[in-house]
Amino acid sequence: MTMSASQQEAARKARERLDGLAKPKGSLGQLEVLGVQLCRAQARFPPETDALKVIIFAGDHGVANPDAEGVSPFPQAVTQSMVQTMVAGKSCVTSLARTCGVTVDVVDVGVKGEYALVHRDESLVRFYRHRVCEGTANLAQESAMSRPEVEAAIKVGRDAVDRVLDEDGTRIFAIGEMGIGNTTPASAITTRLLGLEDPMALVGPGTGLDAGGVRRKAAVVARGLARQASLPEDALEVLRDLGGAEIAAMAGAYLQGPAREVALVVDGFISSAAALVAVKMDARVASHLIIATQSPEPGQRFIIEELRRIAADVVEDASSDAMPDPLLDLGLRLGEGSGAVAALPLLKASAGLLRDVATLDEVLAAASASAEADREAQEK
Ligand SMILES: O=C(O)c1ccc[n+]([C@@H]2O[C@H](COP(=O)([O-])O)[C@@H](O)[C@H]2O)c1
Ligand SMILES: Cc1cc2nc[nH]c2cc1C
Repeated sequence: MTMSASQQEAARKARERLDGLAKPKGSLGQLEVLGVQLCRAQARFPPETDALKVIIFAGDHGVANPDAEGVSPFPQAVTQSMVQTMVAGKSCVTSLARTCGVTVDVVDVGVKGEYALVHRDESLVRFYRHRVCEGTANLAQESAMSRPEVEAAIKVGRDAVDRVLDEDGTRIFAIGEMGIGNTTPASAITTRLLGLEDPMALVGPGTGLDAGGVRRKAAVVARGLARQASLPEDALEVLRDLGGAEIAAMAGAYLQGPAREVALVVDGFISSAAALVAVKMDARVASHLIIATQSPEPGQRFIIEELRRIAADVVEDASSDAMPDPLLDLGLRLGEGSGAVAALPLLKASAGLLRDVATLDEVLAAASASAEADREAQEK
């Protein structure tokens, strides 16, 4: 499966323009690859960068229930407290969004329990309740979701992108998540979809487990995988059985890339696991993705390798132009879409370069005119 002709044309124009700018060829490094991917993702040259949105999907996980498996150092109720904090405009992601000129949609797609909300700035944050479940079931013991639940969660993600594009014309989306315990399903999905043998290779500390906690979490993932081994190796089935509502909604948001011609900025590890699901469901999605940040969570490297391999296939370009490297390597491991938001000014910067910079021909012509003028002045 390949990308569309209009994507190919936009990427070609961007590369041609970058190669002709007043600079040595390739001297803007990954900012050039980013500019090409932005045009390719939007199937537009120049790209549209006026409206920026972060959508944060929130959900809870049976594997993190208070009496369940001890996979996170934090209590499950933090998921709903952080949703409240985001809606109040007091979270890390809302601070970054305010600074970077990004508006925020928070979507409860599967949080457990009821909570009150206090909106402080509706021009910054909007909240949507589209619950498909009250937290998932414990993936170590049974399927996390039913087929109707996972399908409904994917639709929540798809609809969220549609709504924002149709209302605001936004073509750049940072996608993020909030869900205590969700590094466990993300690790399980990744291990299964990449066909890895041992979850220990990619399970990490998440919000801060110690070495013993990481081993316990890997054993929980292994139990889920053992239960899952008899099910078909189909990305949607893997997502249903081992995933979470917010992971499914993120996958749904990424799946809108090809139909809606939008750029989708992937945050950290959990977001990358959702991107892997989406790309396994529709390889063309890879030509719409920009990975914002390198997470210290060890599993993300495996995912990025696979996404890059698929992207090179889809864009039919074996060069490193097929997908930019993760834009930031700052040790970010918060989630909430925070890394994706922090990277958005770089997307604007790459678009500005495509728009504003003189061509090398103009600069060289001016240089030779000035040299000629000097010569004439000396001859007089
Ligand atoms: O994005 C990442 O790379 C990342 C890495 C570790 C933790 N997180 C966030 O922390 C929560 C999951 O961590 P845990 O330890 O509860 O599984 C969830 O709310 C994520 O947003 C996010
Ligand atoms: C406080 C807190 C904020 C978060 N944001 C994303 N995941 C999180 C996990 C915790 C624990």
